[in-house]
Amino acid sequence: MVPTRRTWNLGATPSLRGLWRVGRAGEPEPGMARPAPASPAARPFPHTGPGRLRTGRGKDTPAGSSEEDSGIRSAARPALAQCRAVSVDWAGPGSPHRLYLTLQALQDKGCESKSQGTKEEKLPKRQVPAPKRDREAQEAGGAMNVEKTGGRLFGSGRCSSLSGPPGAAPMVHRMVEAMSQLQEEKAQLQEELVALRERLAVRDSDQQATSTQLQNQVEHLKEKLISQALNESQARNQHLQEQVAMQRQVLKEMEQQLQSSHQLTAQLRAQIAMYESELERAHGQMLEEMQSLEEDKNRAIEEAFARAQVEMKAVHENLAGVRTNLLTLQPALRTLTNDYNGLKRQVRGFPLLLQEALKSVKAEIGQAIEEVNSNNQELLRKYRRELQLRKKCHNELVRLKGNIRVIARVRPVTKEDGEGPEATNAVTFDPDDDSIIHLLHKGKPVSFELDKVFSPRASQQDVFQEVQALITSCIDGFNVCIFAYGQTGAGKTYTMEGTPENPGINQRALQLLFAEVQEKASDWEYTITVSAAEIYNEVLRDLLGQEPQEKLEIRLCPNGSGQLYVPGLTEFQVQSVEDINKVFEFGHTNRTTEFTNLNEHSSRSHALLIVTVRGVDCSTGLRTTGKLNLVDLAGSERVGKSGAEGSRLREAQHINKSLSALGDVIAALRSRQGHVPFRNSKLTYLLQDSLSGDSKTLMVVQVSPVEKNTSETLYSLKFAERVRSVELGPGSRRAELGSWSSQEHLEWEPACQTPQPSARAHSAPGSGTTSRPGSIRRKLQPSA
Ligand SMILES: Nc1ncnc2c1ncn2[C@@H]1O[C@H](COP(=O)(O)OP(=O)(O)OP(=O)(O)O)[C@@H](O)[C@H]1O
Repeated sequence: MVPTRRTWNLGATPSLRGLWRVGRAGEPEPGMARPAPASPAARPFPHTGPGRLRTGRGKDTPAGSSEEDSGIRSAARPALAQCRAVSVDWAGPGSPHRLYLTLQALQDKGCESKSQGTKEEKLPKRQVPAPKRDREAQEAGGAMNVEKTGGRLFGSGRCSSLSGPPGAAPMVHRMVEAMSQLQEEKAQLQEELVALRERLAVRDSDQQATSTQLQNQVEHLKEKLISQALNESQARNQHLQEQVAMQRQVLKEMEQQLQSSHQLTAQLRAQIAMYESELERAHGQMLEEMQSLEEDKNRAIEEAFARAQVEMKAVHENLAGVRTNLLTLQPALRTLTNDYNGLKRQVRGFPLLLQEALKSVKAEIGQAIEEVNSNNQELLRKYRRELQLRKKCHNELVRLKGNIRVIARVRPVTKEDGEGPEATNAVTFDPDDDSIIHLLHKGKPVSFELDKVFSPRASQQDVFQEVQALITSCIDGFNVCIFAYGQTGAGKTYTMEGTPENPGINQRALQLLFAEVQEKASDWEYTITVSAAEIYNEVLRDLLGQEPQEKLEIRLCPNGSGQLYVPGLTEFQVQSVEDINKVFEFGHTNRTTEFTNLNEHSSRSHALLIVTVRGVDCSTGLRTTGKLNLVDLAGSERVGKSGAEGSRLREAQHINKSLSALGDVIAALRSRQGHVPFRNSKLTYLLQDSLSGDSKTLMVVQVSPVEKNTSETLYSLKFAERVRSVELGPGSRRAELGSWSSQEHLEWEPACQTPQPSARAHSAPGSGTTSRPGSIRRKLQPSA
């Protein structure tokens, strides 16, 4: 094994330290470049550096050159021998270094043998014995026989002679060469050594600087740690001091508490002592009391015993009495038991008794019910009789009032009448007679008598009260006709339809019908149907039909009853006023789609609302049918007189014709003529069955009160009076009929001027319509 170290300290000899170095050329210092190895041919002993003996003079000195040298050498010899021994140990057998060492040993031996005689005794104690050394040389030299050389094999310059057996010279030469090579290597090693020393010095200085730095850091850290520790210890100290102060305080308080508790204990002790003394005293008292109580008790016991003896005696006496009583009570008990048994038997038989009682009660109740039923039947009969009577009375009342009645209603002066003398009031009333009306026409007062006259102050309800009886008779199965007659703008539509807030006859009549029908619902079943029609220019149209343009015809019923009907006229069944309003809404829509100027049109046409009330008496099955015709007639002003032409004249002719026909029919009816000219107009023909027979007719003549309309008012009132004044006698009736020709209706009162166009300015196109419930004849209503 080759040791890793490259430098050996040659023992304790100070003079040789650093001088004797054996290096291995092939092992460079870590981190250093390895020197290029010499070729094996050039280096016969590779890896072997020859040792060099230094004298300390700085250069190689030939051995034995001087006595001084030899002295030194001899002095160093033991150390050298020691080194060699070490080297021999290190160098492996056969290695060049071993060879070198062997040679060196031989040299030394040669020298020694030369001076053997003189210096044998001076030899230092050899550490390696000769035989060993020879063995080593033998091992190193291989074929070279060291024993044969006898120490004369070779020598350095120091040997005085170099002789040997023949053939030793070349070997010496080779050895010399090897030596020189070794020297060269040694020089190289020295250089390396110098470089190493420099590096070592640099490293030392680095280490020194680093250590200084580390030292500084350590110092700094130390200071820091010390200061930190100092701070901490100060804080801790302060904290501890505070705690100590607190503890002291607590201790102080505890001491105070202890003191106070000591005081308290002393007080308590004193109290306890006091209580103990009191207890003792109380104990003594108690003992005394107990003794006195014991005495009392004994006394009481003695008394009680004496009393008990007395009472016992009394009880014994009582017992004797009770015993005697018991003997007397026994028969009473026996009778009670007998009674009880009897009752028991009765209870057992009670259900049977109850059943019998129930039977009899049921029979009584059945009898009572039968009696009540018969009473009810009687009452029903009476009620029906009363009903018939009421009907008769009502009819009598209506008859007394007249089947055909004429009333007048004067509307108030409105904004539409304008201002000035033309808008002054020309109508007055008789405060004592509500059937008289006075008209100031062209300065001349004219008076008329009708069945009733309503002033402008009369409300819708007042007017309705007058017609209410007619509506009720419709429920009883009578036909009723109510007409509104008068010039345009006189208030016909207001009276018939009214406003949403203040409805007119139409809606009130239907409300009354529904109320009456509901009242009679227990006995009668009623169905109410509604139809709406319009007559314009003598053409009848269905306002509730799907095709309002279609012309309708009035036909005789094919069943031979003689009644009339209108094929295709729509009939809606209604159950409430809301239903009616829906129906009218539909009718209004039909009208508005048909005519652009609805107001104008509505003034020139007759609007009919036909309400049919069909009833069945639930008990008798009796059927009734009543018809209520509510007619808003076309304006009665005589447009034809004004010389109107074309369609306007045609309209006027149709209106006049139909109104004259109506007058004729009413006159014929009042005079009970055999022939009533119903067929003279569509209006009268349609209303034929509602005007004839037991039918009741009411005409409301609408009057405008203002000065400018007095001519038309006069005409309307004259017409109304004539209708009313027709006598009921047939002769007189007939005699009166002559004045009701349609021609007269057109040409009546020639002195009157043709009235100006209606004062009511309600025909402005495009100003919209006002919704009126229960209205089929809607108009543009000027603001009230
Ligand atoms: N009694 C009344 N109280 C208050 N206002 C009334 C009364 N009568 C009529 N009027 C008003 O007078 C105006 C004309 O009335 P309405 O339209 O009813 O006349 P008309 O006779 O039906 O006309 P037309 O022949 O054109 O149908 C309306 O604005 C209406 O509100």
